[in-house]
Amino acid sequence: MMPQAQLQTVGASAPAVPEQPCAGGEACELRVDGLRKSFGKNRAVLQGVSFAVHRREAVALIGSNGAGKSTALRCALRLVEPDAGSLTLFDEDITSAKARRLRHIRAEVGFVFQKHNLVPRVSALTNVIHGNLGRAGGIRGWSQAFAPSHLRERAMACLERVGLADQARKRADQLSGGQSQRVAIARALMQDPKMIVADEPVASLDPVAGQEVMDLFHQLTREEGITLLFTSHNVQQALDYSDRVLALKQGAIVLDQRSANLSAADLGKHYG
Ligand SMILES: Nc1ncnc2c1ncn2[C@@H]1O[C@H](COP(=O)(O)OP(=O)(O)OP(=O)(O)O)[C@@H](O)[C@H]1O
Repeated sequence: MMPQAQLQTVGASAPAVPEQPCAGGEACELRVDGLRKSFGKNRAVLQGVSFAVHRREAVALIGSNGAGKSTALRCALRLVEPDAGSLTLFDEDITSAKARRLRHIRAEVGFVFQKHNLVPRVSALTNVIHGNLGRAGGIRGWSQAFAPSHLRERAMACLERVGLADQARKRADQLSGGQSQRVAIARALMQDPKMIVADEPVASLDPVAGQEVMDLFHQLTREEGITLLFTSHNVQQALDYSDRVLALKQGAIVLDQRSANLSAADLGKHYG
């Protein structure tokens, strides 16, 4: 279990984001207030979503299929533009930040998705080196085969951190699902992120590989102080690997509580 951060419990119904500073005096890495999003003429997917993720905290976002979890993550970081709401990332208001500034701030967020999105025909090492592109602003003057030696060394160090240094030269499409996801985490680490945002990172893995990946996240948050926001359909996993759980239902946050105060049965209700 993760060590529990000293946080204020917000209550089970219609929680509001606490006023600055974040609850318990903790600094916020991400603060989302009144987020709204609709796609075309469809029903509103997000209907005023508000939450905060505190520094060094691991937060799980749960909710049934179509509840809006992925949309909430994407809108919170403006990977998808929200229709309304205010957003603060690393103490900077990004609600209407210009693209270049937004990219700069967002470079400190590492993303890990269910589908790891590795480039299949190149090595694990090259895929990890690509993780630096966000910070470097693109491949300026070097091809992936001739990345500067300091980047290759850093990428090897990231692979070592996820236990895959011995697979560095293997092509990505020859790795197992669990290995691929760990390479995706190494790629995120290449950015030296303050926060990792992971959308169903273990949904396509078998239970053993899934636990290995979650254990790795746990290690990164506990030992390296990286903040984690992840989505999951596995309520036990959400409890075991988070300090706090948010539940989303029909585009609204219906629960925001410390994991220590919750049981799997409590969370199961949100899948009813
Ligand atoms: N780009 C898009 N265009 C149109 N509709 C979208 C788009 N992205 C998401 N939606 C719709 O928004 C709703 C919420 O989707 P979202 O993927 O955020 O839910 P989720 O909670 O992550 O679901 P799941 O657990 O199945 O991944 C769904 O009805 C989905 O069809």
